[in-house]
Amino acid sequence: MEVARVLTTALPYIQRFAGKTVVIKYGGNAMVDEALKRGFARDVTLMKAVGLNPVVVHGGGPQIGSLLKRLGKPSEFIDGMRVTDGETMDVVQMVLGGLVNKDIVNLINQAGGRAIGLSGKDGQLIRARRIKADDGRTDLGQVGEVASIDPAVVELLESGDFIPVIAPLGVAPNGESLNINADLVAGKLATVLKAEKLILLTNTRGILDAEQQTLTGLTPTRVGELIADGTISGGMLPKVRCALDAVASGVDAAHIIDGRVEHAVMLELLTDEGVGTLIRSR
Ligand SMILES: Nc1ncnc2c1ncn2[C@@H]1O[C@H](COP(=O)(O)OP(=O)(O)O)[C@@H](O)[C@H]1O
Ligand SMILES: CC(=O)N[C@@H](CCC(=O)OP(=O)(O)O)C(=O)O
Repeated sequence: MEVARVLTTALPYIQRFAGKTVVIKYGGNAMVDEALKRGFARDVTLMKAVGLNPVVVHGGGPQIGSLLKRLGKPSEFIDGMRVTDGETMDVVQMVLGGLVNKDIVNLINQAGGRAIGLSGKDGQLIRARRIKADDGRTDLGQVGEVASIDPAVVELLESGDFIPVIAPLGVAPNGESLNINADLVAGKLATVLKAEKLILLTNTRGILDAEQQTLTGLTPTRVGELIADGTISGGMLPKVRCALDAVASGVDAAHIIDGRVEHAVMLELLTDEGVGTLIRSR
């Protein structure tokens, strides 16, 4: 009975999203344990099996932090961005392009999907440029934003029925490697791929207000107010900024949801209630 009920509710959504691209940002904070990671991989595989085109962009901030710590190097963040000197950049590339990327690829493949891992460097997917902190002056080192995206390699993988798994690394015009916040990459990629949805998986129930209630149905104006009054801060800043950019550029909806909940992606996509915080352009 339970299966029948779930299928009846899910079917209209499966039909609605058939052939559509959904960009899922898998934050390092949502990669809590092996069981949850396997659940995430099963969800992504199932999405592909029922005809959607999932594209995974992953983070790995806590994983970078723990390797840096083992190497005796502290992590420093300004406005939610990691200050990245040359040594830190090496660790960022090892952890994002190596450990985390291959872990997710392996889990999806174990779940029966066909995943291919790549970074923004592969196929010149992400051209980047250096950015400064929000004050416009403070140097962050090898930290970038997306200058342009060439989606050819992702489209090739999608058409071959592979699931792309992307690490947020980019290259500057002078060939320098840049560390890009994964939320920013996911937002831009959703826009360029004309995705139906952008789903950001994190370690909170969504955007919370001062009473820890989950806020939803947010518009750009309301988000602006929440940033101005300090309700939204730290790691949530790049997340909402990229969500706003994406919905302003044609993505129908962005969702910030709790990756610590089992099958969070499926609950968001295939149920009437959805979960977490929904952001739309109006
Ligand atoms: N209004 C808010 N609602 C929820 N989380 C918030 C809010 N403002 C700041 N945050 C912080 O943002 C964090 C999520 O960002 P981050 O740690 O970068 O996650 P991820 O690794 O998933 O990108 C939350 O754990 C919380 O500490
Ligand atoms: C510039 C910058 O801050 N880059 C991030 C990239 C990883 C990331 O975004 O990971 P989460 O999504 O898990 O936070 C970092 O170095 O931590």
